Amino acid sequence: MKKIVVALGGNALGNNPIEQLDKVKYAAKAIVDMVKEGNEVIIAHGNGPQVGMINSAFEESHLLNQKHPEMPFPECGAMSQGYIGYHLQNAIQKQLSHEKMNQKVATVITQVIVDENDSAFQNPSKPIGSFVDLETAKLMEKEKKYIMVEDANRGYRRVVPSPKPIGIVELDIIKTLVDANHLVITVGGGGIPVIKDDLGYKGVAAVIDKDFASAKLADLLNADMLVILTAVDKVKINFGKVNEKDLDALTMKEIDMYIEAKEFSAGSMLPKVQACKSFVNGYSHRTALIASLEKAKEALLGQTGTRIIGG
Ligand SMILES: Nc1ncnc2c1ncn2[C@@H]1O[C@H](COP(=O)(O)OP(=O)(O)O)[C@@H](O)[C@H]1O
Ligand SMILES: NC(=O)OP(=O)(O)O
Repeated sequence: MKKIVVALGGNALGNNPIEQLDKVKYAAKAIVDMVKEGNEVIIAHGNGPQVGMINSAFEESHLLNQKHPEMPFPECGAMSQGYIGYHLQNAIQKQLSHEKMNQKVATVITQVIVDENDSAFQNPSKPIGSFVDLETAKLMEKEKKYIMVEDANRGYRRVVPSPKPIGIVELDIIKTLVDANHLVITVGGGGIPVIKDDLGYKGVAAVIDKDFASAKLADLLNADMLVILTAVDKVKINFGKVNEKDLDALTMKEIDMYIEAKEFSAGSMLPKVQACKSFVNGYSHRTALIASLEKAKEALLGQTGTRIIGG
């Protein structure tokens, strides 16, 4: 039996509730297949498109009618955890019933501790919300004061601060549920970013990268495997160019070399590769895998995906 943290990409979950309801079925099937194989599975997910959508919906509604409240980022993150967690736990529960398995599944609204002095607060880098063209991006910069960047050849997106995860407030609860053989959905959207205050924690305006939060979770749970499921089958070099090449595996040295050569786009593939490296580096029993949500089963069988092995 392996302990596997599975991280589902926010972009791999579709752009709206209808698309997401469809995509979670693939995720549920992939997750339940892993459980059926006898693995202990802990589920994490992204929220980039979703947290951006929630935040701008409140912002636009407030602009139209000042009586409608603006919604702070930590609260938007919490809403995205609830909304995505609901879809996932509903789909996983159905798949478990279909397979006549009696495990239970629940979402833990999770706070993730960050450093209030993290330089990321001065350097927004996390793409969120939908993709727009250059003209719309310029308009959004002017009218909404957003910072917009080009995101992996897919268009322009708003970026917000993305501090690194340091700890998970609800870790003991997650461990208890996992030890009791329950399926747990946690660190959604990288977790709600919080810093310490007098009595506990308070939320801060940021979006943690779920790849880093999932690697932190996998490390703290001493998992055997971190599986990052996204929209591409494999990590590539020369991404988007005519000489694009799929990578079946990546060593620690190759990761450093390709990062130096800027092969992985910031805010998309770069954090995934860095998160995998941080999880496996120095641990011979740990493996990380980057693969597509649709081909998760084949990837676990070694037929596709990019494997990152430490040691
Ligand atoms: N070197 C690369 N290899 C493969 N995909 C890459 C690379 N660089 C950037 N990408 C892009 O990164 C995307 C995955 O990142 P992202 O969309 O942020 O994932 P998610 O939301 O699923 O976590 C891929 O779909 C692809 O468009
Ligand atoms: N929070 C986060 O990393 O979301 P994505 O996976 O959607 O980028």
